[in-house]
Amino acid sequence: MERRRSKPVQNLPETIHSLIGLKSHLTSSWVKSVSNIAKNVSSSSEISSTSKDEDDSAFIRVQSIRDQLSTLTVQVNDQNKRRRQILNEFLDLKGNIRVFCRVKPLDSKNLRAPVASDTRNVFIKLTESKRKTYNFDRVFQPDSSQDDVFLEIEPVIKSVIDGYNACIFAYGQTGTGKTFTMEGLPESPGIVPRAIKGLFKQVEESNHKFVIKFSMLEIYMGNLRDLLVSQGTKPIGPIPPSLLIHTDAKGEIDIDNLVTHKVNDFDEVFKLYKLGCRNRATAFTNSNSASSRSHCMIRVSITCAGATERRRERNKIWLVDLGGSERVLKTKATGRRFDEGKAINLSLSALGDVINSLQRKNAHIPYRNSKLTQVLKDSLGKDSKTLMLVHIGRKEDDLCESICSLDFATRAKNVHLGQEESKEEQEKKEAVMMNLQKTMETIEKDRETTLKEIRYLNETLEKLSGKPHVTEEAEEVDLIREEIQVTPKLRRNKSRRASDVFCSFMRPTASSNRRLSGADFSPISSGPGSKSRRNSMAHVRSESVCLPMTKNVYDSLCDSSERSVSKSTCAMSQNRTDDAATVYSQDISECDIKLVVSEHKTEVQQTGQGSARKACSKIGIFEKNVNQKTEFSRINSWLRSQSENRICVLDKKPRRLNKDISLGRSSNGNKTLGDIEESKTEEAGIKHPLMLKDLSEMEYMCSAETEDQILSKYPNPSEEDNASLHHLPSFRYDGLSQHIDDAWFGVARSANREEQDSHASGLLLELKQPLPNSQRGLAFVEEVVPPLLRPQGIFVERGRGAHTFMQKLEALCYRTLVGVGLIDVSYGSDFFNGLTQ
Ligand SMILES: Nc1ncnc2c1ncn2[C@@H]1O[C@H](COP(=O)(O)OP(=O)(O)OP(=O)(O)O)[C@@H](O)[C@H]1O
Repeated sequence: MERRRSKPVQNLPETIHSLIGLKSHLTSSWVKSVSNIAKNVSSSSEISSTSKDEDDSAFIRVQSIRDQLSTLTVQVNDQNKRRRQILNEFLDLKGNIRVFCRVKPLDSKNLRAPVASDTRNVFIKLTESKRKTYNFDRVFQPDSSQDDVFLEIEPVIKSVIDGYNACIFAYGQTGTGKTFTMEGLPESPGIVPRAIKGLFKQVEESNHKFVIKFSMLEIYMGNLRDLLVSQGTKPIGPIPPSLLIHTDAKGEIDIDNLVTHKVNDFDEVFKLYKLGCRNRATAFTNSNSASSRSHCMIRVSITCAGATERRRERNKIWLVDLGGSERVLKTKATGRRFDEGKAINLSLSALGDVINSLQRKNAHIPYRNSKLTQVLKDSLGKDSKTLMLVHIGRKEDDLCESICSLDFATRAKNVHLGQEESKEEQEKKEAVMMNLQKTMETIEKDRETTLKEIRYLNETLEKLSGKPHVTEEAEEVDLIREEIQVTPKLRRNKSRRASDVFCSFMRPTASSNRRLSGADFSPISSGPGSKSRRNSMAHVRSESVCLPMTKNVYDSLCDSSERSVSKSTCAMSQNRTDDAATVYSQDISECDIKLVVSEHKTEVQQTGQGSARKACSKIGIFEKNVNQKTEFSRINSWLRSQSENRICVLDKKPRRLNKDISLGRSSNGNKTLGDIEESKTEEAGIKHPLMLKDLSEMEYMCSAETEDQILSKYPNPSEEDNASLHHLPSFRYDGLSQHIDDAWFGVARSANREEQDSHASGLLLELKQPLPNSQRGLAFVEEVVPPLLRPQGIFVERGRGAHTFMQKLEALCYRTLVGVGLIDVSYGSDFFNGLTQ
């Protein structure tokens, strides 16, 4: 349009000038040309003025839409504010801590039911003549649907969008339907899915931008566990027993290192929720075949910048499925079940105390009495909205538990009981609430219309100007979005999802995950992933390469000492420490056999301490002259193809090897795997024929100190460690690990020689399946473990006296075989062939 208008006008003087230059040749054609030009000029100025008008009107329209949008935004913000105020008034009248009761339907209609209810009361028939009545904000009778329940919850969800903290929890005896209410079934979803869907719906409808984040944890036996991180993927350094709770400067409660995922829609939350549920502790009890043995807590955090009508910029809602309260005497629980029940009851009692103190407006609220109340501190009472759903059964058998639960709930709404309102007062209050509700409905309708208008204007504006109307507030939210770093754990969890379907001993360890992801040799990762907890604990990790190998090659290696091979252990077991069967599908520690390719014996020796240093020096023998570079990437791919065939089983207790042995230089900050990797481009596969000198040196080193002497210098673990070590059922072989779990570096020195030997037993390699106990020592000797690292097997099978002799004999045999060229221990041997092909 611009070109059409300006071109003829620009050419006009030029054209006239040229025509004037031709005045000597004035002809009729000249006149014609001039008149044509004049015509052109007039028509182009017409076009120009029309398009200018069009432009101007479009500009004015855009401007007016923008003005309208600004006015509507102010209007909708005002409506939001009014809605928030009215909703808050409404909830205040209802009570910021409200207690509902849900009565579970009877399994069979023939059963006698001493429990009856109406919409506000629960009646308990104690004897033929004695009844007790409990009064609640609302009672959901046995035939109440999930919809009925959610209808009462919805205002709380709205107030969460308004910036209030909230907490909804399900309380009650085991098997009374807490999980049913919170989670529901696919055909009748419970509070959690509905609340989250509701939140996203509200967010969609809002004129503001929200950032929603999801976390899930459980409080099991007083410990906070992150449910979005399977324990198996956690760093296998010193795992903190419980996540730590802290209060920030604003008095808000946060949990250190709790995984928090930004979620964009319900599907994302659902996936995370399922993942969390898989990691939850449940068990068979007398009352419920899949009883929750912990408090399961979901936190949905909401951030919305620039929404002045909201109570606060960041707020959260906790959705809590409490562990089942039960009389441990009735459940006849023993051992772990008993402890779990005790822990649940203690924290529930602390929760009751806190709610009671809040209701009474006491000066001191005993938050610190349990982890549960510490976590919920800023979401209970006061400015927050709290909903407690007490669950009871109707069975006569459960009467005692039902009364306990009802008493607990009554205590939570103590103030209401203490200041019972008259009927008149109640009616007045209800009338006010009704009015408020009507006003709220009108405001919501107006708000909806305003929002529709805003949406329409935004679309028109986008069509006219090609870009949507961006408010300052939206820009602010975008900044927040950028600020929020989604932890890389989601990716890790996602990548693990397929494997999570396996039982835990079949699942890959952290190290094998890394191997599969091809990140084995990237100790310093760039990008957001590098900030994960795993990386932050690099100082306790072993940077190592595991070289699985056949018996002969391994022995050759050890004896030839031409390659750097060191060994370390760390432990991983399935957490099946329960005397009954708590299905706790989390690995708590890790066991690997590692053969660490490192470069300098001397540095390894420096890292060790005391006896460990001696052990290192022995291992260091093997590390001599390993400056030659190996094709690590080939090792890696070779490992991938091989590792599936090997399972390592730790026989009762792992031998304690100082972590520095395997850490090599990484823990000291000397040489790390990264250094090794740097050198990988250098020549690979150099042949290093075995030197008889080395063999004799090795023999000397091996015989200089007996295994007994070495073992005696390893620190003994605590009794607790011993106990936990006994629980290790099996260990898997991963081929590669970068972690060492300090907890698993213990070997008990029992007074009983036989026990000591078997306890000190090191690592037993099996193919596919664990060997029977009777064969373990044998397998230890025969399969893969070098002489230095397999003492107990020899002790068991051949007796201690024979050990040194056997070692010497083996060394001598190798020396002879190598001398006559029958054994090739160089890179040409089958193992290294596998790597360098
Ligand atoms: N209102 C209800 N309507 C229909 N079925 C119900 C209802 N409440 C509970 N159930 C059923 O009862 C069984 C036990 O319920 P649920 O597992 O929810 O109990 P719970 O209180 O969470 O137990 P626990 O504390 O041991 O985890 C489930 O099969 C559930 O479907």
